Amino acid sequence: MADNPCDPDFGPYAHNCDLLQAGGALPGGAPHDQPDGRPGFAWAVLDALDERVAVLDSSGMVVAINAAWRRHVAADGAAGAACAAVGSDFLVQFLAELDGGAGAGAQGVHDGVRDVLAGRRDSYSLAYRCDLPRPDSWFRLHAVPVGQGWPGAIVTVADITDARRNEEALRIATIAFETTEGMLVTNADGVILRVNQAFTAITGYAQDEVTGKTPAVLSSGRHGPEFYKTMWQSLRVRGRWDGEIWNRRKNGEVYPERLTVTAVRDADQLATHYVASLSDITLSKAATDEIKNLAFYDPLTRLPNRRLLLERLKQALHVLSRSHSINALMFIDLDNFKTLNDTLGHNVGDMLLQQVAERLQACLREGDTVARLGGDEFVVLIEGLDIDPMGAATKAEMVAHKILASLNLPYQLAHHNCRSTPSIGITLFADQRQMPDEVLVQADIAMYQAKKAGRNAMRFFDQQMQDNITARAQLEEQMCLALEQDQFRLYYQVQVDRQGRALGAEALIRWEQADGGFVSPAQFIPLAEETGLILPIGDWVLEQACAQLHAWRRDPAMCELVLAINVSARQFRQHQFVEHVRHALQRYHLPPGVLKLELTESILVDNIEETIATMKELKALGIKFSLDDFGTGYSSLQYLKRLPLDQLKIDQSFVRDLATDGSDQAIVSTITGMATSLNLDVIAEGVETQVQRQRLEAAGCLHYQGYLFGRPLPLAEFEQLVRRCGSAADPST
Ligand SMILES: Nc1nc2c(ncn2[C@@H]2O[C@@H]3COP(=O)(O)O[C@H]4[C@@H](O)[C@H](n5cnc6c(=O)[nH]c(N)nc65)O[C@@H]4COP(=O)(O)O[C@H]3[C@H]2O)c(=O)[nH]1
Repeated sequence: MADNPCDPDFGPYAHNCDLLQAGGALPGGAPHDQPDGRPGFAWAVLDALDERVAVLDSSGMVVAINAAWRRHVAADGAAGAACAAVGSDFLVQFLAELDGGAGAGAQGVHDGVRDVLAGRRDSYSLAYRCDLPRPDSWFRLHAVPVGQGWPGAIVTVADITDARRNEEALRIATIAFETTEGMLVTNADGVILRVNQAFTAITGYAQDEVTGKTPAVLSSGRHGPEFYKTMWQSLRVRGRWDGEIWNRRKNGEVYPERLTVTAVRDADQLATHYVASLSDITLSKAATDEIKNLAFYDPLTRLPNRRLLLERLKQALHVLSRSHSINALMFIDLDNFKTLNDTLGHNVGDMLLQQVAERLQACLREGDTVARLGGDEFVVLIEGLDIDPMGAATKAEMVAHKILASLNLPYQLAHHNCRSTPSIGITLFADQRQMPDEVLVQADIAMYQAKKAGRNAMRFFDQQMQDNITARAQLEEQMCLALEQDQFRLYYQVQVDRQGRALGAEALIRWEQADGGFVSPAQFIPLAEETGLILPIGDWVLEQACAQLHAWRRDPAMCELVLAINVSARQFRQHQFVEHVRHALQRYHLPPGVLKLELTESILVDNIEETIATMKELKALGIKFSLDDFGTGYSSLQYLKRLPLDQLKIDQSFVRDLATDGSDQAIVSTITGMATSLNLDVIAEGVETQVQRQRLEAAGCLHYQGYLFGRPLPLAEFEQLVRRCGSAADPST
């Protein structure tokens, strides 16, 4: 037996590879090749390996290396070449390679291989890191004795970088798999291969209870085949599906789950596995549902609120582009709700609203929307009524009648038997370019028309209504600006006695717009009353009038004039009105009797006790009162007697036809007679002709106002007029 592994008879080599023996060749170069110079068969096998193989003699000298090692040498230069050079000291050179490549465990390798060579151990193995040939490469060195009495060792070095990386990835994946999310892995057929502990915690199924089954074990039965079809379709096309799903736990409980399924694909893009991650969203879903409820539903009636209604309306308008059919929106307001709420309490009011909600729902079909906007306002949205406008209107009217009838029935509210009536405004809409708010406003406008028509009624919206509303809105906006930009003026219309001498004036407001145009008070005062703007406007008039009276105090021709201003109902009823007047009088040091307030009958009859109290307070401040437009209203002696009035003002409508209409003459005589009996002064307005004046005088009316004596004039012109005609209080005239 040869003691040198270089010997051609290097039989023990076969200990490591039978093929060597079969080939009969020895590693290491020419002596071991076949006679024709080709390498031996066994050596050819070693050369085919990716692993590096070296044969060492007992002293650690390299006897032979395979092709992989030769390639390594060629690629890695000096250190590799040296360590593997046949006849070199393997350990010395290999350790140099390890050091050069920043490898680790050099001493261990040295000792380990030495032990194998010395027969002190059967094998030695070490995985080491090295930055050659690439950074962070990993190798496994394995040394075994040649054996069977032969000295020396076979050293193999395998590149395990990939294997190590895979191991690492697997380790990470294993940790990642055990997250708080439930995980489930299936094969391409959807058969469950693996689940994690979180899955078990969520579903109640342990790994062995679901392995081999499909996720259908979790099916809640709440989703139809369409749902799963869409899921699979998404997985096939996008490789992913995520969404919410209802599943069933092992204990039978159905729960909502957030699920993400991802397809794992091979190089040919074929799905090999599916990985699902799932989380139980019972709690968060309950919270979101609650938020959704609060955001979109009215808590009292559980009906959709304004937000959801507008959303549905938007949707309905969108659908119109395809359907061409006509929809209806109804605005429903309860006529006497406020009174009921105030008298019977909010609990009873709430009960009424709940019962109204139920009745409305009962009047409608399933696809219709009944919403509560707040307070006693409900809205009904009916889609797809008809394609014919007449047909749609008829159907909407029928529904509205049904609602009217139903809401008119008595309500049992706790132990109260109550009645309530609705006013319903209906708008039909078929134009998808309209905005939801616009449609709602139209129905609201129509509802107001229903209220105006006496309540417990329904009205359809029409364009004329809309135009009026738009114009009024613009006017309101301009009025605010007018206040800011000081566009209001006071004009003065003289009031005279039978000699034509000035007794005083009526201050009449004028609105001079930026472009120089005038807007009539008859146009803007009613709107100002409705919107409340009459309050700042009225304050302005009061202030101006007092300032003017103050200025006249210093002018002998004007100092005795009495100035009348118009006071609107809203202004008169405001709490601080008396205070406002008091302060104005004090601010301008006005004596009693110079400021007269013109009130209309409608102010007086409404809540007469309060009116009398307010008038009395004002009277105590030295204010005079004239009852404007007298004769057009209630004119009852009964209340006239109780009011602290100073003057009745005969409405110009009676004056106008005095010359021709006998009955008007009779009315004027009656009024003057009444005034005398009540000890009141009487003045006629709208006097335009001498004939009118004469008839008035004949009927006992001795004070006049009208174009015959002077139109409403700006201050300077008015003062000139007074100076011309003289003041009634001036003894020189
Ligand atoms: N055809 C005719 N008309 C005559 C004649 N003499 C006076 N007039 C007009 O008759 C209206 C009399 O005022 P009013 O009945 O208080 O009716 C007033 C009053 O109700 C209201 N108004 C005017 N100024 C104020 C104000 O400062 N405050 C409030 N609250 N209302 C005001 O606006 C109404 C209309 O005011 P104006 O347009 O200024 O109209 C005034 C006046 O210009 C005449 O001989 N023939």
